[in-house]
Amino acid sequence: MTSYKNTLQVTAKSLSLTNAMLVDLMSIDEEYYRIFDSYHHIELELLACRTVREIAELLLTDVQVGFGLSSASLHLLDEDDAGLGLLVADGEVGDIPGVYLHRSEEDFTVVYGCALTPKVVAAADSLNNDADPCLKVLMMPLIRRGKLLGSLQYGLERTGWSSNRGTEQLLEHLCAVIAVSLENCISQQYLTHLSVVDALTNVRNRRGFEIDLLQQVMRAERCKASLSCLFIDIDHFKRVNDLHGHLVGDCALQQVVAVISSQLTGSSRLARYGGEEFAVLLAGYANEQALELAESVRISVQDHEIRLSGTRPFKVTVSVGVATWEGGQGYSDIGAHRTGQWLVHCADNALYEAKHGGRNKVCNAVKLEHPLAVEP
Ligand SMILES: Nc1nc2c(ncn2[C@@H]2O[C@H](COP(=O)(O)OP(=O)(O)OP(=O)(O)O)[C@@H](O)[C@H]2O)c(=O)[nH]1
Repeated sequence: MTSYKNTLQVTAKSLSLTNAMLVDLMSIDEEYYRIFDSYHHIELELLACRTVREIAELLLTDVQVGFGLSSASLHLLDEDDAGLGLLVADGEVGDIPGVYLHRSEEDFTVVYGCALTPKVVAAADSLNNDADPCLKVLMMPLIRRGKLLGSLQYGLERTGWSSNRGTEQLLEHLCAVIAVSLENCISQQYLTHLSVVDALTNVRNRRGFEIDLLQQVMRAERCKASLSCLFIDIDHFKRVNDLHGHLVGDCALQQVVAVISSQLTGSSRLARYGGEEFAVLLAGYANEQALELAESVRISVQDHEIRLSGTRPFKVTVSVGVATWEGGQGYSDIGAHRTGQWLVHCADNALYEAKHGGRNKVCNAVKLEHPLAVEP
């Protein structure tokens, strides 16, 4: 009887141990699924990002806060003048807080050693050596088609990190998804850039101008602000080509763009409207200010000597047409497109006057009736 009782006691004890183990296993499982779910959620959000900035904000803010990480930084390899390099030059990437640009792959290989895999290192041995040296840093290399794109780094609390095969696999998967998303966004933004920028002068092209025009008209209408437009055309440019050749003509176009740009403030947008004709959108400029600016553009081009090797120095002049739209007249966004066309039409008419008035001149648009004002 006693031995039966003992057996029962042993069985009960072992059952309760098994039960405790099962409860432990279930909670580990639950924790694993909770982490897995968070990773899955991040991956879906990454795939929905449309710009490098969106990716950086997600990884450096949302993920850092969500996972309670002490710091976060994204290090991108910017080796060439295409792709990411072009976005950096455009100011679309370099100024994102927490994003660092590296010109050489060596910066990464020195830190990672021979194996480009996620790993935890002392902060001093990471790419952010300004981080608290007592902390550990999780380094995640971002590789796509064998090419290193950069590295994501998270500062870990002193005790808050334990690694196992499961988390390693999740991290490797996450790195791959980040790399794919980065590559997609860089290519997408690069293509968008190419579609709105003029290859010769590197200012907005006609398509870029149309996009800006619509946005600026809507903004002016919303803010009840002025919007002025300059149409600038180089005088007798055909003679430049005929005298010096097309290559010199191309360089002259680039120099005229540089001179015009030097007269503009940050918010003004210069575009090559076509051939040797340029347009400038001046947000917030009343007509008088726009006329003043047009005059300073005209004088600075007239005074600029174009110096190129193999040809004697020469000068060109420009004719400028100015038109202004006073926003806040109650037209809906639907009218914005027509308002934009009307503004361009007025500036172009003024330019025509300047050409016919002898060139190297600034002319103001005569008051034309806005199409929406004359319609019943
Ligand atoms: N080199 C070069 N020339 C260009 C480019 N785009 C347009 N042109 C030239 O610009 C010249 C424009 O000539 P026209 O339209 O007759 O005008 P213009 O000679 O400037 O005379 P006005 O505008 O009446 O003062 C043409 O010779 C075009 O070939 C370009 O990208 N590079």
